[in-house]
Amino acid sequence: MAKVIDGKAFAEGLRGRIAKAVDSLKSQHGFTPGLAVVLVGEDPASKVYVANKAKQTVEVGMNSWEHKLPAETSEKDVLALVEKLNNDPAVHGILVQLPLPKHIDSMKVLTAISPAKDVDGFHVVNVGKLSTGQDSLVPCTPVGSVMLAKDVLGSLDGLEAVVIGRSNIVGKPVAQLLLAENCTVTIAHSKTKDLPGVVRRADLVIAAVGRPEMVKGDWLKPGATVIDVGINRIERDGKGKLVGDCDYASCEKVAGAITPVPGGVGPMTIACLLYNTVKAACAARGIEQPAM
Ligand SMILES: Nc1nc2c(c(=O)[nH]1)N[C@@H](CN(C=O)c1ccc(C(=O)N[C@@H](CCC(=O)O)C(=O)O)cc1)CN2
Repeated sequence: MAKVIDGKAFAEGLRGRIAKAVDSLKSQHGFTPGLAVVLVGEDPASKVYVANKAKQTVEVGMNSWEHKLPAETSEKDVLALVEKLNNDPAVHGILVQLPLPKHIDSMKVLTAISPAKDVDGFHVVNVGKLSTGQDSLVPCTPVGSVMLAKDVLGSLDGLEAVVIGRSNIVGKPVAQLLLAENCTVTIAHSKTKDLPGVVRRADLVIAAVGRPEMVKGDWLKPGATVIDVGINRIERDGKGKLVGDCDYASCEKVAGAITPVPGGVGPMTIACLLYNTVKAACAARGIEQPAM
């Protein structure tokens, strides 16, 4: 049976270190990092994520601002709010919750966020810096996934890694991070031929395809480490259930270690967002980032 990678406990530990860093910024430098989150519309899952972000931001001692806008808010008004937050010196991090309503161009909004405050790491400037090996704000779910993989494996040097999914939010940035860790990286996707055969080569599998329970145990190399980024809500036996992109029951029999859903990568996303906010705040103030 695979070792279960406890993302909830890891994220809790990281938040504890972030809280200590925030304390030291307050006592030694006299300022408090602050995060502004923008939610447009009524998507129930997004509302929960935004509420959790605000709660955890306050818990680590940072300032938190929630901007909740109705679903029919125009793109122009969202851009105006982003501009206001860009110019507010108390705001060190800005996050616009995705998905946005269909009438709003997400790329336009994400590109309007100042790269220095882009704690999601989605701005093209930060994407470019990541892909050219420069220090940058790195997307939260990818960085959380790699932290969990390194925690269980130590060095990732020389490993065969297969990333399933090529999204801008997870697949592409996680592939860049694995490359920086000296993995040999394959990005697989819906047009990949013989996906099970490709996945079977991997020492490390990152599943970020958004298809419930797609990856089966017999696709895995025995002992492989599996990081399941999927969060899919399904109906089973008349009840709602949260499942990953991996079929946990069959994968845990073959993998060496595996993240559960829930309780794996998900909790790392918000912890890494808090980390990025401290990083952005220190850079804005021109001071060294405390250890976290
Ligand atoms: N601007 C962004 N929008 C979205 C992002 C993002 O990183 N930036 N990611 C997701 C949603 N997300 C954060 O925003 C997020 C998803 C899941 C979790 C989490 O803790 N999941 C739990 C289960 C929670 C549940 O019961 O629903 C887990 O996996 O254990 C946190 C944050 C899309 N939008």
